[in-house]
Parts: sequence; structure tokens; C-alpha cells
Amino acid sequence: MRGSPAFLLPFTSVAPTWPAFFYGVVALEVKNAYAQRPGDLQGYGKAFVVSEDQKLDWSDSFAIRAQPPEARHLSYWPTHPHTFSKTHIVIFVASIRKSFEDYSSEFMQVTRSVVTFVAKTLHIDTKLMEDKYVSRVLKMNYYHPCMSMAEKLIRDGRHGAWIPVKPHPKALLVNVGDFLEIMSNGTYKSIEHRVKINATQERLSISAFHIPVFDGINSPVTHIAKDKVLYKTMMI
Ligand SMILES: O=C(O)CCC(=O)C(=O)O
Ligand SMILES: [Fe+2]
Repeated sequence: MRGSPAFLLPFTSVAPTWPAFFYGVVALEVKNAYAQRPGDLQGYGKAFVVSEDQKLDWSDSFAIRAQPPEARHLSYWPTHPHTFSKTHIVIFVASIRKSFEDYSSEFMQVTRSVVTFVAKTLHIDTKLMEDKYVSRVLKMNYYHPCMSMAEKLIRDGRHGAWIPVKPHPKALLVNVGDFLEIMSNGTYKSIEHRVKINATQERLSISAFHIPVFDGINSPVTHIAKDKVLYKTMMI
């Protein structure tokens, strides 16, 4: 999505607080107080670590469930100023929790625009998607520099090759996930993606996952799939 400053505005609320969390200003013991707990993807740490032999993501990450508000686990939300190193407290002029809240609620507007747009292209009632897609996970990623190239890559489904995506300073990148692929009966394809890191500069990114409410059902919307239903109905 390109162009509108309104889409870029939310980033300003987290930009002053989040980079500092990763830059070594915050002591590891403090970050570990927000470490992921078994069975949860929220918190500080690496998700999907199932074996000591697997390759780990290069990034340092921190994830929280931010929407709907009643789904928040505030024990994962860093507080200010108590938990940060006293010598660097000046950096955290804004409360980190507040920055999260502001970012997340402003981002809901962006999400609504995206969902409305997608619903229109599928000729389905916007409500149908709004009601399903109500949960939001925010994930901050910090990639240390490394002797490599900086790029975002997506996999070309037809040829299996990785294609570099040049970031546009006035654009948000929207990746399609599996749930939308199923719901749209394959009209939207879930995109495999990965990131290459920079040789000399760290990379910071914020992913906003817009996901269906848990304990729900996801299935191809009937009128889209009238010729052939390509996906099974699944519980989330
Ligand atoms: O750093 C990026 O641009 C990608 C992040 C991402 O894909 C993720 O957090 O799942
Ligand atoms: Fe991703």
C-alpha cells in the first residue's frame, strides 16, 4: 500500500521506543523477564524452536498479542520506567506500553482498509472478513548486521526462485497468509518470504499479523468456491 501518510503515521509512535529495546541498552536480564513461556508465541525470544539441531532465525524478536484489548497478556508488556536500566532512562521518554497501544489501535485503521479492499476484490461482504479477522499480533524484529546483502525476498511460486523486493519508503508491504488463501479458495496465494540481512547495518522491522479469532472456523467462502472447493474447512 503506497502513498498515504496516514498509513505511515503509526510507526512514529513506536519508533522512539522499540529500537532501544534491542540495541543493548536494555539489559538481557530485563528482556528475559519478558521471555516467551512454553507453549506461547508471545514475548522475547525465538518462536517455533522445536529442536537443538534446527536452524534458528537470525533475528532477535519480541511479539505480543495487541488486539482485541481483552486478549492482551500485560505480563508481556514492558513497563516504563521501572524495568529499564537507570542510566538510560532518558531514552524512554515515552512509555513503551503506550507506544504499543497507540501503534496497535492506529494500525487497526490500516487493517480495516486492507480488509475492505480484499473483501471488495472477492465480492464478499466486508463484515464477513471483519468478524473473522479480529486478532492482531505485533512482532518487532531486530537483525544484527552480517556479511550478506539486505533484502526482503519472496518465493516465486511458479519457479521456486527467491525474488528480491525493493522496499519503498512510502509503502507498507502486505503479505498474504494461509488463512486468506483458504478463505478466498486460492484467489489470494499465501506468500513464502524471508529476509536477508545487511553487512554493516542492523535491520529493524515490525510485523503486524492480522489473524482470525481463535476457536473459530476457516473455510472457503461458498460463492467464491462454487466451481470447486479447493481447501478443507479447518478449526483455528
Ligand atoms: O523483517 C521483515 O521484513 C520480515 C519479518 C517477517 O516476515 C516476520 O516477522 O514474520
Ligand atoms: Fe514473516
